[in-house]
Amino acid sequence: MNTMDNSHDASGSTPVLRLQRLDADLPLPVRAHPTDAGIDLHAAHDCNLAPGHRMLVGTGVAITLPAGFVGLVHPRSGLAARAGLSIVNAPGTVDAAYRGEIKVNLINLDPTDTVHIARGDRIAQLLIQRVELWDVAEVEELDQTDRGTGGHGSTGGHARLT
Ligand SMILES: O=c1ccn([C@H]2C[C@H](O)[C@@H](COP(=O)(O)OP(=O)(O)OP(=O)(O)O)O2)c(=O)[nH]1
Ligand SMILES: [Mg+2]
Repeated sequence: MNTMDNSHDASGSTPVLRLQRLDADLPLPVRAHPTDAGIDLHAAHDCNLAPGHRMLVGTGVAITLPAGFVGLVHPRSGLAARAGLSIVNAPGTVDAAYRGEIKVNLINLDPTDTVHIARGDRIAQLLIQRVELWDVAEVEELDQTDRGTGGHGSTGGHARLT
């Protein structure tokens, strides 16, 4: 495989993510099932997260994406349900031109229990999506719409606060 060619495979076959392992002893990130959306990312080191605490955890991998694509670092629902583990900036944005190690800003949202992460644990999942790159043009006025400036619950039906 030509490691310099980072173009998206337009032939109709599954695109290939060019991924560099910065830590050869960690497992290669893969999809748990062939059609899963996310590629599971592993923790590069142990960490203990007390309730409410957060930590930037390396994954030991770097990737190359062509322009027009983005990597999104999503939490894993099992860890969220079982341990209250999430990601501070979910989903994290991995820019196409970023060549550094992908890191995950984990946070323990459980009110009472510490979360123990071991090196090699699957802590997050990477989704790759197309993204449109828009230029910005400043205007004096915006077009009129029915919604106008109404937002943040303007249509009602939201939960009551106690
Ligand atoms: O969960 C994440 C989010 C980001 N990144 C890396 C890749 C991304 O391309 C870079 C910058 O991310 P972002 O643009 O979200 O952060 P920023 O605070 O705007 O930093 P910068 O000024 O470097 O753009 O950090 C990660 O490794 N993991
Ligand atoms: Mg940025």
